[in-house]
Amino acid sequence: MQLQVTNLRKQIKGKSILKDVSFTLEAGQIGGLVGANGAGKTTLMKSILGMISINQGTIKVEQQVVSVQKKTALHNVGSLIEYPALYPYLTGWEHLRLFANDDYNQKETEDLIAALEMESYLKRPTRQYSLGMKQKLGILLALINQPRLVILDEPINGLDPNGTKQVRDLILRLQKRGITFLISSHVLSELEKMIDVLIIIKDGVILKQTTLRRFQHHSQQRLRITVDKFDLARKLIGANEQIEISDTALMVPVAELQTLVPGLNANGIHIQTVESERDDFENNLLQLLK
Ligand SMILES: Nc1ncnc2c1ncn2[C@@H]1O[C@H](COP(=O)(O)OP(=O)(O)OP(=O)(O)O)[C@@H](O)[C@H]1O
Repeated sequence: MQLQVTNLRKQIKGKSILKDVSFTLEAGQIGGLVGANGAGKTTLMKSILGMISINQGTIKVEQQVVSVQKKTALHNVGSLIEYPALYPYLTGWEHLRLFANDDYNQKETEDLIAALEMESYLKRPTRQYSLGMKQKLGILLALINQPRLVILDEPINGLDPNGTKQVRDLILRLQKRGITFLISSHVLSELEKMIDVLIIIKDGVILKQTTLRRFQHHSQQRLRITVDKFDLARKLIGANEQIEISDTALMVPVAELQTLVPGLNANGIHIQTVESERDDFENNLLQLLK
């Protein structure tokens, strides 16, 4: 199912929390929502789910408007927002029965339980669950009614590496069936393995919506170069905004090398060391979110 958010504004107690937020996820896409603490991710997700009112803008699921008063379009939407609200004295199974619609599919549910390796503890009351077990049950509850759009706020919170992989594999498997996901996470290295579309939010503003591939492509690979006449090099390079000068080295995008090296040589400056700067997804995102 398609999710379309247009010019969404949300104020809480007079403070602008979401400022003109727009983005679209097409059916079968996994969107990663990334931003610092307090950026507005949960507020955005709650708005999409009609859990809180909005001041302006529209939210559409499969072309149908969603609001606090109008939730028909959310019929095929599953979600896990913040921590799963569980009843401590009910078992995992009892939760599943409570959340399942009349037409839920038993075979599908068994598959989900197996994918998350939850069989062993579903008979226990949730007060005995670890954080990771609660999280997995929350994810299962979000998926139990075979939603076509799933909104997950920090789904891998509290999961160990094995649990994280189980959740990732399950999400990727469901995506192949055309299910759309919007997932927020601070674990950027994990998000990178799942998403097609990256939505970066800072102080309630969408900084960027891009495909993951394009984001990675545009992130420039940089080299850390030291030279023998550093002060002279610094003076020469001064005005070139592409090159960052640290205390002892020049941080040079690969594309700049072709012009830089002859310039240095012409002034009698010699390169001493060249190292590749750590330049990964996480690093690039952190730069953007600064
Ligand atoms: N009910 C509320 N009352 C007052 N302020 C609120 C309320 N809900 C959210 N906020 C404020 O809105 C801003 C965005 O909060 P939100 O929970 O959406 O951020 P987030 O990106 O999900 O952060 P985190 O990564 O920490 O979960 C924060 O400044 C928060 O204090």
